[in-house]
Amino acid sequence: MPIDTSNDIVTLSLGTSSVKVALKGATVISYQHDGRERLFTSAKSNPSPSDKAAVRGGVPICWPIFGPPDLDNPLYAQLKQHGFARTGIWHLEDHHAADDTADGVKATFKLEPTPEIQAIYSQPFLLRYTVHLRPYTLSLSLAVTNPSSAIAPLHFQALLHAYFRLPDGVTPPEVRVTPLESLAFVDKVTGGEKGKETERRKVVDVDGPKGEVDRVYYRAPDHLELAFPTPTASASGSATDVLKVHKTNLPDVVLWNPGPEKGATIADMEEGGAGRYVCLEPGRVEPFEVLEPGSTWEGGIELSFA
Ligand SMILES: O=P(O)(O)OC[C@H]1O[C@H](O)[C@H](O)[C@@H](O)[C@@H]1O
Repeated sequence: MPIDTSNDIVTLSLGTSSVKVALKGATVISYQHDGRERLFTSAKSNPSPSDKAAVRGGVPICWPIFGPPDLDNPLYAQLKQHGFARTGIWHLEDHHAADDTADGVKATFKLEPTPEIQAIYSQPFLLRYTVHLRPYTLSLSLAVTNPSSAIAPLHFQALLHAYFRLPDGVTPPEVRVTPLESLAFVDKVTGGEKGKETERRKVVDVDGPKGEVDRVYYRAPDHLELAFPTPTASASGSATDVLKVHKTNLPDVVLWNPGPEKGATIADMEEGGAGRYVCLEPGRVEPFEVLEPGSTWEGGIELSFA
């Protein structure tokens, strides 16, 4: 069966690849490719709608804000960090398995205001999220519509907060990210409030004070790569696995790993979990998107491996 829906999780399968999407947050919680799991999801987090917290891992969707809310803005003041899309219960709207394997299998999820959401956020909106599994790629695409019945533009940030699992035996400081050279960034670990700095490194590693990295890079190129030394390469120093992230209409990107010490303080993080992933999070962070009534905005990522 290319599509299975059970226990509030939608599974798309294609040959040896599969992807699992929890209805809570439309969070992609697993991507199996070439016999390996490519995403990290904490064993301590619960994808069931009965648990109200966001999934710790996979690809949570941050919308309509990224980071903590601006408490001075009444539109967002009641929201939690990263907004409500990652905890809202989405519906499977449509799914399709193409006759030709190359065209893959696709599912679209939908989120509209519920009384729970309306209690904290007054704007009308419609979100659609399409997950498309093809033999060599996984595409995730978020569409935001400001209904034509709306009386005001919709102002939002949007970000796909992907937790990429490292190959066994590889640690975050060994991961190399390119090409971020010359980009303006804010470093949230060393005091981002001081303003933007410029990345001078051709190849960026995922290491910082006590292993913590939390940076927002602005106007990043649309092709990004994470290179992991393969376990055999760690010894021989030769081979790498490369994850390619192609982003569309998501101009910025966040690089995050809390490091072992801070990671151990995250309540829903499995033991040692922070050492098993790197977050690379394409998004629209700054400025907010402004969407007129009757318009739709779309942004997404495509993952592939080399
Ligand atoms: O703990 P969460 O609300 O899921 O946020 C996890 C992380 O998300 C982003 O990467 C932010 O840049 C980090 O500052 C934040 O710690």
